[in-house]
Parts: sequence; structure tokens; C-alpha cells
Amino acid sequence: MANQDPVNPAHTLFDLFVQAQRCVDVKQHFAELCRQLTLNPKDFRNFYSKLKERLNYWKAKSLWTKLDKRASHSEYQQRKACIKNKCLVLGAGPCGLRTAIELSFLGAQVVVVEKRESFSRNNVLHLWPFSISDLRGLGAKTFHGKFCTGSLDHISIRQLQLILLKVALLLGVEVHTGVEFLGLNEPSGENGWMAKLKPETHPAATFQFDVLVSAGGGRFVPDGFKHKELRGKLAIGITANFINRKTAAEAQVPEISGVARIYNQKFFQQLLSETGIDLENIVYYKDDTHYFVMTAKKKSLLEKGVIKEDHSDAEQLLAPSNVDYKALHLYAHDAAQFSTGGNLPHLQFAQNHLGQPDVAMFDFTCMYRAENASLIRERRGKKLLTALVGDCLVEPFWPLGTGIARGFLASFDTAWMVRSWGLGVPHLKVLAERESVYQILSQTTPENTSKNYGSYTINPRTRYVTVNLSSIHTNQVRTLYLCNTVDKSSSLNSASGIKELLAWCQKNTAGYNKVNVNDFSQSWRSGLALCALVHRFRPHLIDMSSLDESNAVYNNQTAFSILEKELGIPPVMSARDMASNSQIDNLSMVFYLTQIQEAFNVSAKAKASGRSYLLIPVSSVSCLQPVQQEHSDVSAIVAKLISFPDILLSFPTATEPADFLPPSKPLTLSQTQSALFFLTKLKHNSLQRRKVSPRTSKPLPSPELPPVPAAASEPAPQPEVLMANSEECYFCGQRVYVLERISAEGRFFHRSCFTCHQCGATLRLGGYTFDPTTGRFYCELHSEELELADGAEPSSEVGHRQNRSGCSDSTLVRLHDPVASDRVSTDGIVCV
Ligand SMILES: NC(=O)C1=CN([C@@H]2O[C@H](COP(=O)(O)OP(=O)(O)OC[C@H]3O[C@@H](n4cnc5c(N)ncnc54)[C@H](OP(=O)(O)O)[C@@H]3O)[C@@H](O)[C@H]2O)C=CC1
Repeated sequence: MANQDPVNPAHTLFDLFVQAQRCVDVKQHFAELCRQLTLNPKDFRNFYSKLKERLNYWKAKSLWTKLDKRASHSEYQQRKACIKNKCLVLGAGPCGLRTAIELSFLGAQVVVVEKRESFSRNNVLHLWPFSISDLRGLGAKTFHGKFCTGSLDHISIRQLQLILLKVALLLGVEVHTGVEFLGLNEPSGENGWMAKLKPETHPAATFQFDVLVSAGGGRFVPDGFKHKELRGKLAIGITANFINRKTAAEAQVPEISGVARIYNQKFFQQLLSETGIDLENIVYYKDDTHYFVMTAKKKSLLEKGVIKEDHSDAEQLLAPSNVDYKALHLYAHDAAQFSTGGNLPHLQFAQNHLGQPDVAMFDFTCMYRAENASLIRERRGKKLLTALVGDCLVEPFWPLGTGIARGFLASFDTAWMVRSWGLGVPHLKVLAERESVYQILSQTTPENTSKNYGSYTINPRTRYVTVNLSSIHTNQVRTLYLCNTVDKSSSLNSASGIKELLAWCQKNTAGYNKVNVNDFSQSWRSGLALCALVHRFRPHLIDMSSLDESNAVYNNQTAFSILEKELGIPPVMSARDMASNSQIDNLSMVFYLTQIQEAFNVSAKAKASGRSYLLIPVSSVSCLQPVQQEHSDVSAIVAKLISFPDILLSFPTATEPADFLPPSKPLTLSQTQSALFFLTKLKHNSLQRRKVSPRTSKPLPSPELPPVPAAASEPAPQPEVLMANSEECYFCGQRVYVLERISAEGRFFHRSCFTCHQCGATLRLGGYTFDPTTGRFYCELHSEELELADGAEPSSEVGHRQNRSGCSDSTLVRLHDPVASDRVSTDGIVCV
């Protein structure tokens, strides 16, 4: 300390940067610091190390130690894991900035655009213990001395943004405020993906990126993503911020970390009788402001003149024209005064970013969550990974106290996905893993996440106590790979994977009469090309000379049946549709042929290894039945099954023969589930085959009966292939094709069959109740009857109940169960 130069201007600028309390000041002091140290902030790769080198200041050293510690996580691979990736982050809210920091640790070039000019949100966020530890690890205390001192577990949004902005800048992230993202510019010529921005000529508009992270807040839904609305009964929230003058008298007023009517009837009755204010609950946090958030009863708001006219529709009820703001201010003021015993001397409203008193009233029971967390677009061979984080992924429900926690967890999960992307993991696997992790986000609580905060990294396994990174399979996320929504044929042809598929089809159908494959539609119409593919790999199953080009329905049906029976690949359309004159959907054919290619390649590799196998193609079937809890011995069964030399389990992630030979490592839960499912099918099919045909094939082995080894002199038997059942609609029992099906609670069905058992009304995914004891689905109206019949509390808005789908208990919005909706999906995402 003694040998530091007290007037070193860089030190002064660093101090100003650290202490800055407005976004504009942070940026200005940072720019000055860079100039002073002749550092180029655009040199993102070397910026942080050069800064450390040049700013030899004791006050900065403890910060470097912290950031270095974080940067040493093995996941970042010394900031080289994503060295080739360029990421655009949209939104500099806490989640956008937190994600940007992680992407920077991974070595990516990161640019953030934020439409606001300033950080002006006074509202206060609750922090779970892990977020406190995480922020401390980023040096939060250096930037905000009072950060979570003592038992404090909250922070204002703007203060959090300031901390994260400073860390991001130090790591070399480019942050542009006053810049709005308007959409994507597709690749053209030599250019890759770019953003349409406002102002149009902003330099960031020329940034080409391969990763887009959307962190634009609750109502911002980028193209390609769908949001589900979770709506409970009306609950009106009021937030209010008062100036904190930080006097001794104010410091003494205790916070109210959450008091609900059911726990303190007397307090709320007194409040009502003395002020006419009727609340369900109230929270008071002391931060930069005195922050209050409360749930008010509609009747009292009407009586106090805050809401002018009653409407049943929440939007109309809370429309600005229906609110008397003076009365609202008085209501919030009086509630704050009463609940703090009149001990806050000058309750004067703080201002919001519009210069108005910072009071807001909103319907907080309407929440949005995205159906998917990620997708990939491909145009002209240029790929773009897109991810959602923060409120635009899942809006928090504030009475649950989740605050920023799930926002940060999703930021880490997203960084983990970008890491896989950067390391060249196959695209569908990147998506499948992200969606697998997303399934558990809404169920996370401080209790069921790891308590070992020090070991938290972007690897989901360090944070979630139970996480299965492959609960969603690649087959289930194909719909999240958008390679041709604008110009199907041209981008299909440009995608290298698709070209390879076409080449594979051409190679394996070459020489067959009247077969000429040159696309993914007309070439397949007559069914001969499909039959040729089958014949090429299984010549004994099909007699090509018996087929007639004009009998397209028959030809297609023949190929479909064999492929389904032998490889477990269900057709994506009917033989009649395929043969008819309507347009064959290119994407569906690509999807179908990819599965065929995978299945034939797998068995060809197995054959090449010189052994005869029973192939169980786990990856080709998308519906894996949930395994009952009582099958605790599944691992043992599967271990036994794979110990048979002639059985080969093909797992979803298998790419090379080594992956599906008996694994040396213990099986994951998902592999075990998959295998058990097939084991059941194996027995079932074995019985059926014996029943319906006296036939030909040798009996299928079962775990109890080891197969008889083939005599050395015998010719090697043909690899036996196991049939997987086709999907039947859960309701009508008819076949349901991949393209038309939806799923909920692990069942597949036609969209039109998903109706209330009681009244026949069409059900929405995410808005139904399932009774596992009867296997019936009900609409909202009739689920109430069901609950009454069950003896459940009919009137509580938010309450605890047993999650009927067998997951752990969760707090649920009545009739709109975020946990259940996690397990629900449109086609492509199945939760097991
Ligand atoms: N009232 C409250 O208490 C609020 C609480 N939060 C909490 O903060 C936490 C983090 O939220 P987070 O997900 O980071 O979202 P935030 O809403 O905090 O941040 C998103 C930012 O992105 C900006 N933005 C939106 N669209 C664009 C666009 N097209 N181009 C550029 N910028 C854009 C938003 O501006 P703008 O807001 O002007 O659209 C906002 O500043 C959550 O826990 C959330 O619940 C967030 C907001 C309000």
C-alpha cells in the first residue's frame, strides 16, 4: 500500500468506475480508464489480462483474485471453450448481463444491446443463498459495500445491474445502451447473422454472430419461440418505492420479509379497520429505496377509489384509464406507513425512469413461460443458436420468493449450452441437453438445489441435485432445428447435413429400376425408392421384382410396415398421403430418412464388428414409458441384459459402436429407463411372435434365458432386429403420426382427441388437470369438481397440493400447474 502512487490517475479512474452509481457514469469512467491505460476495449480476448497487467493497484487486486478464481473453472477451458463464438445478448437486465459474463469467461466475443439509456429499476429482488455466493465471487462487495451484509438477502434491480455491468466491462464485454434489437438479418453473400437495430446505423448492427441470447424481459418473445400463459385467479400486486435518506431513524425500522394474511389475521384486520386497506400480504425491504410489495383485494381498491370501475377482465380492470393514480399513491403510502408502525419519518416516493412516483399496480397471476429454451436456425449454411434467459424464459411468481434465482440458473444453463455449441457437440444434442435441463427449472427451490455453493459452475450437475441431461432425446428436438422456414428448398439443399443425407439415399438406391432420387419429395412418391433402401440393407425382407410403380399406396405401405416393424421407425404420414398428389413435406421426409439412415448405419457398424447382435434401437422410438418407482432393480436387470453377448442396446446418444457396446460406466437413469422399456417390449414382442407365427426366427433372448451361442461352424445368423410398437392415440386408439401428435403426461394423442373427460371441451396444453388414478384429463371447470371430490381446498388461490403426476410437492397456481406444464409438450418435446 505504501508504495502505491496516491495520485496515479488510473487509480483514481478505477475508484470512480467502482463507485459509479449510474450506468452512464460507469461507462464514462470505464472509457476514461481504458484511455488512460491505452487499452482497447474491443480487444476482448486480451482485455482483462492487459488490464490486470497495467493497473497495478492494490484496491483492484482482491477483485482480480476473485475473477481469476472464477475464470479457473475447468469448464471454461482457460477461456478458450468458445473462442470462435460470437454472441449477441439482447437486454442488459440482470439475466442478460449475468449470461454475458459467463459467455465471456468461456472466451466468446460478447456484445450486449439494451434499449434503455439508464438503469432505473428500484424494485428489489430476493436472492437465494447461491446467488449471494455467486455475486460475492464476482466481487459484488467491491462495487457495493453493503452487498448482503448480515442477514440481508435482497438487492435492488438497478444496483444488481450496476455490479454486473462493471464485471462485464472488465472482462471485455461490449455493452451498448439506448440500442433496441428489432429482429434478425438473415445471412446473405459473405455475411452471417446480424441484427436489425434502432438506431439503424449503430456499429453493433454490423456485428456477425452465431449465438443470440434473448434476455429482453417478460413480454419479449423472439421469433420462433412460443409462450404459454399461466393464469390463476386475479391477484393485484402493488409495488411502491420511497426515498431512503439513510438516517438513523430509518435504519432502525425492521424489514418485513413477508407477512401473509393467514399467518397474521390481527394485523390485516387492524389495517382494514383503521385505513380501509385490505391486503393479502405485504413485504418491505430496505435497500437504495424503501421498497414495498403487497397484494391488495379488489373490493378495497374499488372502495378506496383506486380502481374506478369493476370489470371481470383483468386487463380492462387495471387499464391506466381505469386507475386513479392519486388514490393509488395514497393507498400505497398508507399501507407502507401502517405496516412500519409510522416509524419511517418522511415517506416520499422515489422516482421511476419516467420521473414519476415509483408506484405500480399489476395483475401478477398472469405469468408467461416459454415452451422451449433454445432453437437453432440455419440459412445458407450459417447456423444461429438462439437461447432465452430471464423473464422471457420464465417469469417468476413473486409470492414464491424465487427472485432472480431461476434467472441466474438459466443463465448458467445457457452458458453450458453455448459451451457445447463451441466445442462442436452435435447440434441436436446441444438442443436436447438444454431442453432436458430446462424441464427442471420451474421445480427448483433453495432446498432441492445443491448446498455446496462453492462448487457451482455452469455445469448443471454441480447445481441441480438430480438432473438428467438426456431426458429429452435428439429425436424430440428436431422441430427446434429450423433450417428452412423461409425458403425450404434452397436452404435444405444448402445445409451440409441434408446434402449428405441426399447423397446417402442416392448411393443406396442407385441401380434400382425406376428409382431416381434427387429430392425429398417427388422422388419418393411411388414408394419404390423407399423399398429400394430397405432392399439394399435387408434384401431378404422385400421382393423388388413384385413391385409395380403404379401401385404407390401398396409400395409405400410395404416400406412403412417393414421399417416400423424391423427398425422401430414409425411413418410420418400415411401411405395414401404419400402416394397422393398433395405436396410431400420436405422436412418430414428428411426427419424420416434421417432415422432410417441412422438405424441402418448402426446395424451395419455392428455387423462390421464381426458379431451378430440383437439390436434394440432405443433412439428410434420417441415415446419412452415412465418407469414405475418400484422398479428399483432396473439397473440390475439392464446390467444383466447387456451382459449377453448378442444383445446390443442402442442408446440415444450412441454415435459409434463403442458407445453401444456394454458400457463400462454405470448406466444413467435415462439409459436404464430406456432399456427397461425395451426389455418390456422385448418380452411382449417375443410372446406375440410366438403366438402369431410358429416361424422362422429363433426365440428372442430374455434376461432369464441366456441365448444359445451360435456354433462356430454355423453361418453367422442375420442380425435380429427388434420391432417397436407404433404410437397409438391414447384416447381413440388409432394410429397417430409424428407430425400430428401432441403429448402430455407421457401419453401421445391426436390434437383433436385431447378433450375433457367430463364435458368434451378441447383442452390446452398447460391448462388441464390429469387424474393419474383414472388416467383421465379434465378442463379447468371440471378439474374444480375433481378437486372438490378429492376434498381439496376450493378457494385458496395459491396452495400446496400433491403433484398428481408423481413429482415432488410444489407450490402451484391453482389449475395452472407450472410443474405439470413442464411435463407437457407439443410434439418434439416429451418429458419422461
Ligand atoms: N417490477 C419488477 O419487480 C421487475 C422485476 N424484474 C425482475 O428482474 C429479474 C431479471 O429480469 P431480466 O430477465 O433480466 O429482464 P429485465 O426486464 O430486468 O431486463 C430486460 C431488459 O431488456 C430490455 N429490452 C427489452 N426488449 C429489448 C429489445 N428489443 N432490445 C433491447 N433491449 C430490450 C428491457 O427494456 P424495457 O424494460 O424498457 O422493455 C430491459 O431493460 C427477474 O427476476 C425479474 O422478475 C424485472 C423487471 C421488472
